[in-house]
Amino acid sequence: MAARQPFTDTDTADEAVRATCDDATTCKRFATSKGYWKDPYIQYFARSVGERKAPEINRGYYARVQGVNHLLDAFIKKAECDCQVINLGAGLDTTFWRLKDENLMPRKFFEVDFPTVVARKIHNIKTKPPLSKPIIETHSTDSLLLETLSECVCSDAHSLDSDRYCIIGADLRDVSNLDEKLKKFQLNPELPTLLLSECVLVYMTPSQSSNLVHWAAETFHTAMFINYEQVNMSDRFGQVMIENLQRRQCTLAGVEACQSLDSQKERFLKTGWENADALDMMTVYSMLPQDDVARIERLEFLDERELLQQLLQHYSICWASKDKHNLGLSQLAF
Ligand SMILES: C[S@@+](CC[C@H](N)C(=O)[O-])C[C@H]1O[C@@H](n2cnc3c(N)ncnc32)[C@H](O)[C@@H]1O
Repeated sequence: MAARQPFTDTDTADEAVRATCDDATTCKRFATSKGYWKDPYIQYFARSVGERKAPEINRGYYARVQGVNHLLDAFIKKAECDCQVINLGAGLDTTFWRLKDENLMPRKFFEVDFPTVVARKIHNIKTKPPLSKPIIETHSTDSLLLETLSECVCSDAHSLDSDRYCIIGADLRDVSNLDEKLKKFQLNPELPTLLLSECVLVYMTPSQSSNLVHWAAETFHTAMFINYEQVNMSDRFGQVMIENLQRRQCTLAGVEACQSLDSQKERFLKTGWENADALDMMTVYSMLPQDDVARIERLEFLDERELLQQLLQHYSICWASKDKHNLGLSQLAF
């Protein structure tokens, strides 16, 4: 029997936050349909390509995906796959399937999101063989003997657990509940651990996100935290971004930590992380492999380069590390 969740999942503010996972998925689906990058799995989470998105949005998602993947893959390679990944507020993200295809599978890949989002994702996984097959294949029992997902996973409505992939319904603002659930599913605090949050911390108050980041620093000896979200939010452009989301009842409760690259780093340095770096996405874009950037810039005509610059200057990647096992994590960069 599924355990009842200890909180209500119904208020309007949380509903608007949960809806943002569909925005991310439809934008990624559209950008991949145009050829910005390849993701053969996103189609199973967003059935149709949907409305056209502006070229600057597509380029923004390209920079986000390539930037985050660059750091994530570098961490997994440093740890020689002997590590775990925890994607916090994972939504309908497809990174687990990409890592499997690229032979970069960590020992275990965890995802956490609100229970209702997780329930949707589990339904998709169970009903779409291209999603369930890689989970069966990464199971340590001879996968040739296993034919169905139910033979190798423990699952209820709000969680699914197999040897290498685990998805958990939990509220990230309740850190002790999160810790309990992750440990129940064999989280190993001794393993080098990569924590990832993409457009997630901004929906929590600064004290809630600090608690989460502090829990991560206390729990793992060797870890890296990659956080992608808004930055430079006190200027006019930032204010318009806040107002646009507010119109959809979506409040950026954590915008105070998104004032500058320094405030992004501070959140980590104040909570037990040894190193923190942060770059705005325009800088990341200029540091990505330029032959591929030239390729994607030929995909669609961009009318207003200035708008792209403004948009990318309002998002950042911040990455923090602590490194008891001396993996050289502080050297990971662009
Ligand atoms: C903008 S979406 C991003 C999804 C995914 N990280 C990606 O980049 O595609 C934000 C996600 O964070 C989740 N989220 C936000 N606050 C959360 C919380 N307190 N507990 C659990 N999940 C949360 C939302 O449900 C949503 O799926």
